[in-house]
Amino acid sequence: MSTEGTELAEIINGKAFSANLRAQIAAEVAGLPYQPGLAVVLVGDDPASKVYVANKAKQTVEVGMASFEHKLPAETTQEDLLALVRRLNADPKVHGILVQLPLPKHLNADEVIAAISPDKDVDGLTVVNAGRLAAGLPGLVPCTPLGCILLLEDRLPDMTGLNAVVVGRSNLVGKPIAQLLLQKNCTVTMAHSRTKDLPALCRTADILVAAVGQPEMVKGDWIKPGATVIDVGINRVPGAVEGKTKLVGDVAYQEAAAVAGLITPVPGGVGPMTIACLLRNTLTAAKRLEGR
Ligand SMILES: Nc1nc(=O)c2c([nH]1)NC[C@@H]1CN(c3ccc(C(=O)N[C@@H](CCC(=O)O)C(=O)O)cc3)C=[N+]21
Repeated sequence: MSTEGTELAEIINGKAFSANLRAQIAAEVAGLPYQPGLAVVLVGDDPASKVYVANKAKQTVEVGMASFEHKLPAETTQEDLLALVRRLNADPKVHGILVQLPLPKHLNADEVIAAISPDKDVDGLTVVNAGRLAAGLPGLVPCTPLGCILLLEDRLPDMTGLNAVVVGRSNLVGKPIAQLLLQKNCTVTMAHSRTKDLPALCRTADILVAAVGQPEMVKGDWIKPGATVIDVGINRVPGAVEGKTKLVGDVAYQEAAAVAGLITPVPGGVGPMTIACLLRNTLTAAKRLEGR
């Protein structure tokens, strides 16, 4: 069967959805008697990370929040980084703290994350927030999973009984997405690098979430006709033009779009939702910390 190029799936436009979400956040921020503040910590000078941090800062200011950027040299010590996190924990102008990952190899990311106050942990990465999510208690949910679930809720208002397969088991994406899908009454299966016959398992999915970080790994014939495909991957690969790069997801988009019912593109799908949800989490954290 040749499916190449015959796009049947409806595209889930994360760029438009996130713009809408940011407009709602801006409207709510405008009515607050205080200004929510987000601190972003970047260690070292990974060029890709720099771009994300710049985008985050720009969008933070656009919704009326204060942006505090802390760019530290690559050789920053663990002690200095921990001291900064503790200062941010104590700073009343800062409601959200994000430490950009990955950190340089000589730093212990687990220890840095553990130092972030759970009430300011807008990435939802602390053990406290992971535990709250697993227990179904209110907390701060990691931004990318939150973005995925908002897109899904919009298109599939009732997910009860649907088979959801999550490919990837990271603490940042795979595990929290599985928790959120479970809360939506999906039957959730977590797949990973050791899963047997991954293509066959994926074909059982009404909702397929790809969060593995492998460019175009999920093929068209892994997808159940009409399924909803959420592509979390953001992989920079060599482009058609020599020396240029392009972004691709974890899903072979053209093949997948010929089979799926709904699909998120890369770019313009989950990526923009991640930043919008970071701002949403900052607003959530600020309201809880300020008591309104
Ligand atoms: N503590 C921590 N939390 C993070 O959430 C985190 C992180 N560290 N480290 C780096 C990754 C990466 N990340 C992205 C967010 C948005 C886009 C995004 O908006 N992408 C656009 C395209 C951007 C482009 O064209 O380069 C899109 O998919 O349409 C991409 C990547 C958050 N991360």
